[in-house]
Order: sequence, then C-alpha cells, then structure tokens
Amino acid sequence: MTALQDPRDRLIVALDVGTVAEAEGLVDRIGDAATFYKIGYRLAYAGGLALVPRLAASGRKVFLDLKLHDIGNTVEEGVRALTDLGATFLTVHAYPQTMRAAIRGRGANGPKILAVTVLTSYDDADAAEAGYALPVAELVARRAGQAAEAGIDGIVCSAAEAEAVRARIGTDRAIVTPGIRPAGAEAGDQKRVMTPGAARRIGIDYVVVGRPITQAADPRAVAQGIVAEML
Ligand SMILES: O=C(O)c1cc(=O)[nH]c(=O)n1[C@@H]1O[C@H](COP(=O)(O)O)[C@@H](O)[C@H]1O
Repeated sequence: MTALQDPRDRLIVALDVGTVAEAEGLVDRIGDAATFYKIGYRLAYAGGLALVPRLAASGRKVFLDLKLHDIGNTVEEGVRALTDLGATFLTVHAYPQTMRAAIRGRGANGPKILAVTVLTSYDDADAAEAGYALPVAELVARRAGQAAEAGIDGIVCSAAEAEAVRARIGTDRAIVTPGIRPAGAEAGDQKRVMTPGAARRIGIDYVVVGRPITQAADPRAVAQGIVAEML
C-alpha cells in the first residue's frame, strides 16, 4: 500500500460541508490539485451519497466515512448495500464483530474497509472518561492487531500511533491518518496531530485533511502545498 502511482493520491480532502452544491464547488476550485475526497456524516446526510458515483465517474477516488458500528447482521447488510456506489474506502469502528461483518458485506467487489481505532480527538483522559482502562496508544495497538486478524484493508489512527500500527499490520494494509495539520494551522478539536511532511517520513500511506483546506481562502493552493510537503 505504500507505493502509490500519483503523489496527489496521498492526500484525502475531507468534504465536511453542508450541501452537495458546496462540495462540488470545492472540488471544482481544487481542480487537479487533489484526486481523493472524503464524504462523512455531514455531507452524506445532506444527499452526499449521490456524489460518490459522480466523483468516481470523474476519475476521482472517494473515501466514504460512515463509521459504521451495529450488530453484525446490520453492518454486513449495510456494507453490502453500499458496494456498488464506487467508493474506494469505507470506514467502520474497530470492534471485532463489526470488522468481521463489514468484510463479509463488502465481498470481492466492495470498497476497501478501514477500521477506525481511536478517534484523533481523544486523549488518554477522554478514553478513560469513555470507560476504557487502556491508554490510547495501547488501545490503538490492540485494535490494529484485531483488525489485521479480521482481514481489514486498512487502519485509521492518529499519526502518533502509525509506527506501532505498522508493526502490527505489515505493509499490505493501508494506514490513513486524520489530525494532520500543516505547520501553523489550528488544531481545532484534534488532539493527536502531525504535519503532512512528518507523516510521510514515517511511512503513512494517506493523510486526511479537512478544515485547513475547506476553510482556506485558496483551497487549491493549500492542497498543493500539502502534496508538495509529502513528495
Ligand atoms: O475517520 C475519519 O476520517 C476520522 C477519524 C478520526 O479519528 N479523526 C478524524 O478527524 N476523522 C475525520 O477526519 C476529518 C478531519 O477533518 P479536519 O480536522 O477538519 O482536518 C473529519 O472529517 C473527521 O471526521
């Protein structure tokens, strides 16, 4: 998963906007500076699922970030219902039952399944508040090991855990890291952050960047800067 053809594919732009029209406007403004887009809750619930085949037909890749988690049958059938949209990646939370169900549901032709280990807005205190006895780093490592056992295609974690995750999952599965901030950008609600260049140097396959691009005066220039930093 580390040998990508086009360096722009390493950047996944999170289209966290409220309407499909806004999302399409951003994709147009960014132009050929980015090739890979993420559609999460906000846009998906505002009609964004219809954008997946349109972006795919235009030659762009789509990460459908639905972070599924439910009983096994519901996850399996939910993933199966999404297989024909043309997404490249789909997220589920990294619970063993959920991951196994998602792999069954995606079959041979569905999107690659990424397991979200511990959200990048969590630190150890947040994990403790949620009832977990393990520190974040240990929880991520444990879930990455379980994801590999479940046959998952990739892991979503913070860049801080990427090297430990790589040791658990090997090089055939992707590591995708949100919480990426160009130097000087505001972290916002992200607690475990890293710059694009540092992320690339430690072998992260894909970085996810939302607000630093989508809220910039010139989203195209910011996207170009991030890709250049990862060359
Ligand atoms: O699954 C994700 O993409 C995700 C997992 C995670 O642990 N942290 C995280 O921030 N994300 C997503 O990555 C994006 C980050 O956006 P920015 O913080 O604006 O760059 C958002 O769309 C989040 O939903």
